[in-house]
Amino acid sequence: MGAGEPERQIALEQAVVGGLYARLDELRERAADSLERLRRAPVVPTPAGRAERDAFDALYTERLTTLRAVEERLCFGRMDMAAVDGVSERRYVGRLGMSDDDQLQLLIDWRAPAAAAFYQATAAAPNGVARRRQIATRGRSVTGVDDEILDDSGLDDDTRQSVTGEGALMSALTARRTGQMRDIVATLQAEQDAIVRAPMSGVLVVQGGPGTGKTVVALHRAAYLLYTYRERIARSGVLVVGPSPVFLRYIEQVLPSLGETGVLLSTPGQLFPGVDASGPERPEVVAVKGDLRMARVLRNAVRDRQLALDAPVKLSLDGDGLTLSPRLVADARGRARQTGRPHNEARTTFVRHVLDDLTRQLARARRIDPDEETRLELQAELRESVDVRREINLRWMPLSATGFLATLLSSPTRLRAAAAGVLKPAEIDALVRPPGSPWTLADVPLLDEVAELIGADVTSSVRDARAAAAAAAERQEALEHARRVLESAGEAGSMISAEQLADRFAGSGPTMTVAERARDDRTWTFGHVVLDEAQEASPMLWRLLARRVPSRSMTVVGDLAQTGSAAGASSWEEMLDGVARDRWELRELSVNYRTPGLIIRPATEMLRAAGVPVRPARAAREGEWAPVLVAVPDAGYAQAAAHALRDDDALLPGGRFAVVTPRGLDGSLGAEVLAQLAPELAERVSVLDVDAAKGLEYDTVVVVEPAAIVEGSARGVNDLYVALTRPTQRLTVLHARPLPPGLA
Ligand SMILES: Nc1ncnc2c1ncn2[C@@H]1O[C@H](COP(=O)(O)OP(=O)(O)OP(=O)(O)O)[C@@H](O)[C@H]1O
Repeated sequence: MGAGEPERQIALEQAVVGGLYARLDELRERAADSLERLRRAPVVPTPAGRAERDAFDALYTERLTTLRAVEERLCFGRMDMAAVDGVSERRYVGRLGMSDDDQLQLLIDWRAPAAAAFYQATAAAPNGVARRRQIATRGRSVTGVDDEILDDSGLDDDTRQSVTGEGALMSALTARRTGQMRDIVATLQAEQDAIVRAPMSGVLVVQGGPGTGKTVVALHRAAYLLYTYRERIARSGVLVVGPSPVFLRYIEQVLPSLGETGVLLSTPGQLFPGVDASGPERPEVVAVKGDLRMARVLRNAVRDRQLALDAPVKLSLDGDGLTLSPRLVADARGRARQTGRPHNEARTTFVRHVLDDLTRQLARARRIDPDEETRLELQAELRESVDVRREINLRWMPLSATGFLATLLSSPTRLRAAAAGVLKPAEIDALVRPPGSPWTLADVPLLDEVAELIGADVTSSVRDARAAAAAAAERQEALEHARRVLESAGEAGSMISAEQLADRFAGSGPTMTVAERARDDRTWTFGHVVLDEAQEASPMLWRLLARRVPSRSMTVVGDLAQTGSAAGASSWEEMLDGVARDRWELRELSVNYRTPGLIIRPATEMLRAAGVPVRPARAAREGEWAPVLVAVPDAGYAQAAAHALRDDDALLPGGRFAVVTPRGLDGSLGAEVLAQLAPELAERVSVLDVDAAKGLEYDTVVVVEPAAIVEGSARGVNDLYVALTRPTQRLTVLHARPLPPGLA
């Protein structure tokens, strides 16, 4: 580009981008108008008339929300296609697709097939793209353009040398963090894009070192899948599982900003409806509870609640003597178990068999030969007898998952009975805990397993079945209606699927999203599941997740070198063969976009020195600051941390900073550190322990006492690696004790 050329190009793009915003305004106005007209118009006062009005209302509201969500960076790229017959076409790529009134495409949605070349094209394989241009905007103003020539035949040397594609990426990487993850649609890299657009079926495992974009890529993939396979997955929704509530808050803006709402965000502790597990747990207990052998222990434990009878029990009903014999109970139990149904459902068979026998006994005692009606009367009498009910319940009690597990874990006798020959005695002892203990993360997959073994409460399941049949018929009607509405809605109709629309006027209303309904329903099955920090998932958690997505359409991202949980993975094969044998595929991400080279190298060295096999990480940039290692006198951490944070703030004014401490120290140290800082700075500082730091990032990070972090657990070096790789700019390490090898 000659002097003045960038300005000319910016002006040129400003004209185009200005036109796109004008179109956006126009579309917003139309949608708002349609909505207003609709709301003013008289409603045909029939259920169908009201349903139709509600459907259109939902449609225009959704359209308006989407159009409003793309105000920032509406358009971020341009492709100049290689000339065909002397004509070169320009295509603009943005966060939303737009056409003019003649259906001429003005802007291509980043998820559309036509946009793939924008991310995939390289000089070696230009994919029909001659030039790729990144367009930087602030508000509605174009602030820069950045070109990459992919097919340079016909360009002079001057032009060739003056272009680079790095600008947009570099400015994104060095930008100050805001505490919220941002979408990266403008700078998605080719290896990342290939993951985003991979086919939906099977389990896609993305292994990558820290900062390689696993999280952000997985979220873009969810948005892509919802866009591309809307009819198939919009109604069932997508479940995104992330390590902690803080992490979920960090990523929650990314998906709506990509335009998706059919997504449920959850921590592993929230996967069992009604329980929010956060109690502490010792690593050795985590390891046992996460082990697959627990599935057998729980199966045994549930069977142990289906009791045999040692000696006959005499029952009396209004003076008539009946006998519950060991033989009768054994028979009934055998039949109930043979059904193969869960405990609560099989109980129906048990009860029926016992009652049939007792009814015969009662008839004999009263010397009657009952017809059907009398038989039912006798049976009703038996059902109402407190004695009979108690004896039946003693043998085969209806159970609830939470009640059952709480009792089991606080009963050494029950545990020993269920786990003998399955777990080692020391493992069994480790599981025992006092009654009333809070639920822990490791309990959640066990609760889910138990819920499967126990089944639904039968009285309600009969009711549910009837309600479900009625609902299915209603649904079919609603769907057909939705299709008719969409056909007549024209362009606005492409924003929402018939399934979603049917949901809207099925009475669930615009506020009850797929995500909200999925959250409360343990048996909900999702169209796709994204699991972040997957290395932490125990085999028992995998079983839970597999139930949530029978199709096994999953995106699983993680880093084996960051495994902190005692029940976590050290090999993907081991983890996935049990869940999706032959139906999983491994992809790798290789470039660290977060941590500068100056920081990632010593972190990797530390890991290798500790004997953890790890690939040398490639950093997208070198960074400006080498890690600062500060020896502090005993327990002077707080003062040293406050000092480091003030330095950081001077270098990176207005930044977001973190202090990462050994497990359990964040509370006390946090209070001390924050008390020493000016309120304005303290507001921008997070103090967290290594567990809570998973998946997060900050402009600068102060790591407190590496030796203590390493000692904190069997996988302490992995924890330290996580801590060291959180900063995007600068790292300070405070230590009173010797530093681990590799880091010094
Ligand atoms: N193509 C890209 N363009 C701009 N920023 C990117 C790109 N890829 C990744 N990033 C940024 O790099 C940072 C790290 O990404 P992310 O948190 O997804 O990594 P991760 O692999 O999940 O890391 P970790 O395993 O350490 O949690 C984020 O700020 C993300 O926005």
